[in-house]
Amino acid sequence: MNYFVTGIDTDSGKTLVSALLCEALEADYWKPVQAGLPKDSDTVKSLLSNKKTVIHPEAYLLHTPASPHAAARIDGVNITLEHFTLPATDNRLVIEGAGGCLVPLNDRDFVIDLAARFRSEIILVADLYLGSINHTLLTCEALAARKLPVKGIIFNGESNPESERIILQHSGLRCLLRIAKENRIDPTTLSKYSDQLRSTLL
Ligand SMILES: Nc1ncnc2c1ncn2[C@@H]1O[C@H](COP(=O)(O)OP(=O)(O)OP(=O)(O)O)[C@@H](O)[C@H]1O
Ligand SMILES: C[C@H](N)[C@H](N)CCCCCC(=O)O
Ligand SMILES: [Mg+2]
Repeated sequence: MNYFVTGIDTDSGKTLVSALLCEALEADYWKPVQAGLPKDSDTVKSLLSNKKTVIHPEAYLLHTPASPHAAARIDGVNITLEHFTLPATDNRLVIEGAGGCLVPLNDRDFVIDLAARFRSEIILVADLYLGSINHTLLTCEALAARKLPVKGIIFNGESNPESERIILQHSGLRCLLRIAKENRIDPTTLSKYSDQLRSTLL
């Protein structure tokens, strides 16, 4: 089973969580669609300490930091679901989406359609800004409507226990990890959380 990391919005912390999962499980990493720089693949590489993780090349590397459908149009590229094939590996694979789950790849398909294509289990990253309860529960509804399996939620950043409580109550999902708002995101920060995440997932 591979994991597909989605978030309630762009900048929710998917790259941080993907790196944590890779470190915790010594899993491979793949960002199928990268729009703009820096590449999340490079960020993940800079955060990992383990020697086993392989970082697989993006299927689409687009120049503009924008929604993939728009970034692709600017580059004169047509994104198709059929073009995406899982990287060949015997290792576990962590796949990172782009933005939130209903971010368009083209005029028909969404980022979250990749999770169905790859038969992934979803890990949902939620950061608890004002407005995030609504964004998180809408995301949960979109995942449930597609009957996608969700492993659980990771809460990232400023803590908000009441938001967490009500999100977990309504979604029925499990909290896999809480990541505090950190002063630095570096390999030391990662090692603080990876043991905890490993024991939750195994
Ligand atoms: N818990 C945290 N503490 C401090 N900074 C954080 C935390 N989580 C994320 N960040 C920072 O917030 C920014 C956005 O996080 P990240 O790149 O992981 O988002 P993302 O969901 O992957 O965005 P994208 O949609 O572009 O892939 C980064 O600069 C990251 O280092
Ligand atoms: C460029 C950015 N960092 C992400 N890769 C893509 C975010 C797309 C968001 C689209 C939207 O929901 O309006
Ligand atoms: Mg990212």
